[in-house]
Amino acid sequence: MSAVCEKADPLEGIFGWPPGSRFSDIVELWHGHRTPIILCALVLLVVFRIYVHNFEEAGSLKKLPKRYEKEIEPSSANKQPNVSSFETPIVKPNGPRRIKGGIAKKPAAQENEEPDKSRPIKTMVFFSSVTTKTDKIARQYINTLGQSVDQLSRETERRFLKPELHDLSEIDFEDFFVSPAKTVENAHLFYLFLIPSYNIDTINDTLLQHLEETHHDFRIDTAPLASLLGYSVFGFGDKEGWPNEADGYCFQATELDKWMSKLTGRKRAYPVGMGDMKSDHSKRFKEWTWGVQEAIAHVASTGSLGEGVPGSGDAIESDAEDAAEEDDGALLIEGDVSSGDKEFSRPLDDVEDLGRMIRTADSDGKKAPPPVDFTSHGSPSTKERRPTAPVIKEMVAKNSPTYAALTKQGYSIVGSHSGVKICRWTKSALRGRGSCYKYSLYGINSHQCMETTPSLSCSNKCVFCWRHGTNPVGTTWRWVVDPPEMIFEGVKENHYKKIKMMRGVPGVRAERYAEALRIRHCALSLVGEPIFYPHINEFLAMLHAERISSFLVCNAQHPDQLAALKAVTQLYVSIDASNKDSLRKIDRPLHRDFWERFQRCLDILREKRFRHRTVFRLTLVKGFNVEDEAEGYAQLVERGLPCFVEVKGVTYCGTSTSSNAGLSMSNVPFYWEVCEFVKALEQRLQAKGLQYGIAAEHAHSCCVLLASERFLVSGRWHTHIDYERFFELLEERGPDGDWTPEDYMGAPTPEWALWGNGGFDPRDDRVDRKGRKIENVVVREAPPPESW
Ligand SMILES: Cc1cc2nc3c(=O)[nH]c(=O)nc-3n(C[C@H](O)[C@H](O)[C@H](O)COP(=O)(O)O)c2cc1C
Ligand code: SF4
Repeated sequence: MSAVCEKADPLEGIFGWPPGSRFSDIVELWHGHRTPIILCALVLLVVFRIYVHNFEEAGSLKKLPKRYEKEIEPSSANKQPNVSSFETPIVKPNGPRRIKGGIAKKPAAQENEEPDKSRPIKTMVFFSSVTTKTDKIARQYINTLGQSVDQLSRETERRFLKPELHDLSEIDFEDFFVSPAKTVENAHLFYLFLIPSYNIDTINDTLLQHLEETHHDFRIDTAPLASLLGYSVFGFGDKEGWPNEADGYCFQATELDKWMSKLTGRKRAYPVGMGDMKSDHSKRFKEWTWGVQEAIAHVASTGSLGEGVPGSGDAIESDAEDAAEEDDGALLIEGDVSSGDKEFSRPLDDVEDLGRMIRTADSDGKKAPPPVDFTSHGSPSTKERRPTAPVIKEMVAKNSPTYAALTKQGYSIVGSHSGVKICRWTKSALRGRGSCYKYSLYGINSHQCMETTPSLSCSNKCVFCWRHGTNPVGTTWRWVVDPPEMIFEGVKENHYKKIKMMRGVPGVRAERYAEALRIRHCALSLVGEPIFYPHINEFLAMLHAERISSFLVCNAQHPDQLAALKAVTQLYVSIDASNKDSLRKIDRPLHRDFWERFQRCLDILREKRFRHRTVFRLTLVKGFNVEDEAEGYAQLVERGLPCFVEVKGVTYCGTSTSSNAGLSMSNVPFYWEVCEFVKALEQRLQAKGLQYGIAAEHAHSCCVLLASERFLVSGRWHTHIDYERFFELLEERGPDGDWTPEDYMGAPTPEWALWGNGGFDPRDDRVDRKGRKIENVVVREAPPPESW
């Protein structure tokens, strides 16, 4: 008998399976057909989802509570929104804002768009206030602003609407900062912010957080406010509690400025201003409002914020570019000029090259004096003796490669032979990142200094010159001479234009920017030889008439012009070597009697030492003019008896021209090497009974100042200049005036600038390329050999 017991399926009969069908059969069926079954189920699901979506689109999404929405305080519950305007309020559609998707992009094309001048302009002023001080200032300001835009309406073609005032604690940020606010008149908007800083939680934090989130929101363009005409921020703070920015002074204004710059695609119309509520706030605020008003006027008449502002910050902001420049003429680290524009990249080492490219230039009626021969050797070339009428050419004609090369390097060419360029230190000082050594040594504010030359041409081809590959050279002035008035007006105009381009650069301080709009100093040392220009004295007189001081650097090759030079605030002669051989190698002079010229210049300087503040400028190039030359330099000092000896390490420019001249980084001395040299020179001077001492330094520029003890008064160095006194003396006694440098000696050299203290501007912070603060470490002694 079969003992097989058939086990009944437990699911038999359940779920309506026919009796007799077994569970294992179904499992088998599933295993056999699971792929098509899953696919069918998925298709059904997708069809169902599409169906539901199409029929329910009109339904509203749920609005999530905003994190920054403030709880309405009982006192302000019934307050009306704080909008000072006669404009009809915009009726907002109900429901949440729909954010357009899309990849975030920069508003690059915007700048080229033709501004729509038919749209009116409206300024919106946003403020926050806890203890009501900013509130009061904002309310006063909105009235003044209203009057000034009314005036602008009359003066320009643009229509201005009455400005609006918004208390940040009473508005919905989404209406203003996710995209520009909407107005019934479709106005073009300008945003201004007045905010006090608080290190406690206030509406400022909410706003800043909102701006940051908007910027990072992947659904929104990174610059959703780019269609604003511009913006600017003014911060109020308290210097007593927060003495400087590093301690948090006005930190929220800076932060707000940063986010607004990102959201608007760099439409900073004016630098962020800051005022200490307990001291200078009204002065600073007034300066800022003037600047803002100018920016609004500019935008009204031109439709844009001007060169250098929206979206064009890269070149100016780049710290790499900053590093690519050095100060006034010594040497620069810079890209090879010859890279890129091949057509214009050929270096111009010779005046003959110029002859080939210069066009005739007497057509515009410029005065063309007979060529002046500066050299005592050689006779006019056969070409010049030809009976044909001489054609006076332009030194740097607009269509020449020299012009193209110089403008590419950032020069503005004025007329046909003058240039102006905003120097690295001017930019740095505008951003509170330190001034040049002339601030430490002589009290020159870099942001008020114009660097220019009335002659781009020079009679040397120094190995370390950062421009000799592109600037013209020659021993005689054989070009059209531009009138000094034209040069003076032209260089000022171009300098200011370049300063104004800094308006939109992050970190520019409103206070310094306002000061920079008044040139106080002129460094005639850019490139070329300023006393080569036949009307240099007239040009100097124009500077002085506007109370602009003059620091003139010449190359000790034009004794007659040096002798005829009238008063300058400080007169430099470059002393690039201590002996004839070394000078020939380093300066590569075009004059055959260069050494005699050089020595005559020293004698002239000696004669002038009781009229001018005379300075020897030594540029140390390792391997060329340092080793064993201290004694030679001491002899030159003995001959010229300058008031000061400025010693500076060369900076490598890395151009093909400098490497062709045999220069490399190994020629750049370390600061301690400069210091060793200066100490050796001081000893030699003292050994000769010359009374000089090491007075001051600016380690950042590798620069040390030796001064005659004429400037050591009661044991204290007085290297700074009393500029106002200099102008008074000039006005009283004329440019040939009978006065001595001691008559306009300034206050004692500040403690921080004295030798041994580094010379860093205590008002500013040094930063690296990424804007991080750098500690000021100075190495004045040779490190132990093992660390070399
Ligand atoms: C609690 C508190 C925190 C502050 N924090 C800062 C700060 O971090 N930085 C700063 O520059 N000022 C700070 N201040 C100063 C205010 O910004 C300054 O007094 C301002 O004028 C106040 O403007 P208001 O009256 O419009 O609120 C603070 C003031 C207070 C009372
Ligand atoms: S002297 Fe003037 S131009 Fe020269 S580096 Fe200093 S700030 Fe610039």
